[in-house]
Amino acid sequence: MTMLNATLSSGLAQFESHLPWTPYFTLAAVSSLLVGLLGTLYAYFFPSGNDANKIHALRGFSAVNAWMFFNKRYDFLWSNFDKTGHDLFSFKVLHHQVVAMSGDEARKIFFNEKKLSFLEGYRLLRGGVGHAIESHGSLLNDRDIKAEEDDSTIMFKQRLLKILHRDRLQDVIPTLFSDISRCMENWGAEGTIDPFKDIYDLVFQMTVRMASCQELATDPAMVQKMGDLYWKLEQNATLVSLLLPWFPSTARKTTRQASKGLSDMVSHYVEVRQKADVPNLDAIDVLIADGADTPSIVHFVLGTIFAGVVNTGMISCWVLLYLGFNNACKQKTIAEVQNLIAKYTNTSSSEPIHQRLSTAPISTWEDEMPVTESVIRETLRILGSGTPLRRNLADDLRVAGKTIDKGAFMVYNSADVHLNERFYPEPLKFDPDRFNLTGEDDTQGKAPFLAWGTGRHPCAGMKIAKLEIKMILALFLYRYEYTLVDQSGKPAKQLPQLDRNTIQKKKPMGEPCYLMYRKVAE
Ligand code: HEM
Repeated sequence: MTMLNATLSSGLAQFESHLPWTPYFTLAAVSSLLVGLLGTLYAYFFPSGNDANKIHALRGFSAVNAWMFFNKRYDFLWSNFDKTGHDLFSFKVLHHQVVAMSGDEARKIFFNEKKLSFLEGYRLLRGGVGHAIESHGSLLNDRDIKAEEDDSTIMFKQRLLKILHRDRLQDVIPTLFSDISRCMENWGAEGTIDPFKDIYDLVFQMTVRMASCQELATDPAMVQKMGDLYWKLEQNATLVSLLLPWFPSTARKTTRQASKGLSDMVSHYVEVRQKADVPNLDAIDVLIADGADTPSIVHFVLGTIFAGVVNTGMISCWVLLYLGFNNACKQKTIAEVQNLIAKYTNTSSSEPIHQRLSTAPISTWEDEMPVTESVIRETLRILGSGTPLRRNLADDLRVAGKTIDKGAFMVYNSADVHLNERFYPEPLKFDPDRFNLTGEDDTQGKAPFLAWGTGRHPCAGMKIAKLEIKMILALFLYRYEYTLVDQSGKPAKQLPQLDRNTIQKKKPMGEPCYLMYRKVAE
């Protein structure tokens, strides 16, 4: 997906960038503009030679290319791969060189090469502003950057592992189910929901529960306030605020206010937990016990929310949409949930289903839901046209016979695999059976699959994301009958089209689509 990706990194980036407005930044602003303008004119009047040994450089105004890259990323990349006929092409974002890559060799290098920086790559979303190599006149060498990247990401991932430890997840499952059930109760016995609002709210609640503390997660007004600030940040990640973060735009102001609001809110709850008489097993307490200071805990909580909400919410919404249009597949998924209930819960109990489901061991969710697993995988595959980013820190990186300059940014769009006939015949067809995960003829189970990342940076939250999606699906499919409807409540004629160019919420294009439901079980 544009995955962690835009979300975690732009999210974290926004928290890092409380930069004061000083003459230094005015100067930086003017010089960046000048460099950008000169670069644009140079590229336009003196296009590069495009000889066979060099990476093909796009012609035209670099500002237009940069604009397309941020606003129409999918179309921009694929139209240029088609137009140029090359596996690699380059363009400029401000004064940075960006290399778009496709093909098997490029993919393997992109995900596995040690000297590609993950964190530096995502700084492209801030126009490379920050401590990028050239912005300090090469003050930082590769080893410094690598060391910093390793320390911060290793620490973040270690903490995440601790929070997402199996035992802790098993304990938190009943509370997560209560959260889902409480949100669903607000919907009533029948009605219509906008999945891209209501399911996202649900995922937001669950993520806050996982990543913070009870005092926050059980206060609906605070969770709502936090959600409002979070979406403000997401929506204000505009081209100007990402590319020119020093520019005093309204988006920048809103971003800073929302970012400060979120940090203050989480800091407050960290303080509450630091003063608590009895520690508990909530994430904030686990981090306090681990010796983490307040800023690191705030960073962790918000980082986890940014990494988790958009992707998990998006997949939960789209799974419901795809199943809404594929009845046979929906029935198979419902049957799997019913089997699970019959096998692991007390069927003669009068307890509501969410409480009964809470008693199923975590291994059930992970290992005994192959149908749901392939539905999620297929949804991820079809939606998975995100663009992971990297920065090259190596002197002599060769890809497909060409040299990538040190300091160049690199982008690889996952559709190169996920929507590629060679790996997935009829790639736009929703067909979870293509992942015949247990069969002998499991060719597509072995095709490259990048939706959870691969190589050096696989998704550290995959297990919790899958668990949350399965829990939502299980409860929704068991409790409700539903159909997809349009704005006027009439059955939707076709599955909504995915807008592959959006970096954030991946809402459908065109007419909005709703779920009309009727409760059939408690
Ligand atoms: C459906 C939900 C999710 C999807 C599809 C997803 C996808 C991805 C992908 C594709 C990457 C690799 C990006 C790259 O190579 O540039 C990644 C990395 C990562 N994800 Fe997720 N993610 C999801 C949910 C989560 C959640 C819930 C968390 C945290 C609780 C999380 C934490 C991370 C982290 C920390 C990394 C970076 C790993 C590293 O630096 O090595 N993700 N994710």
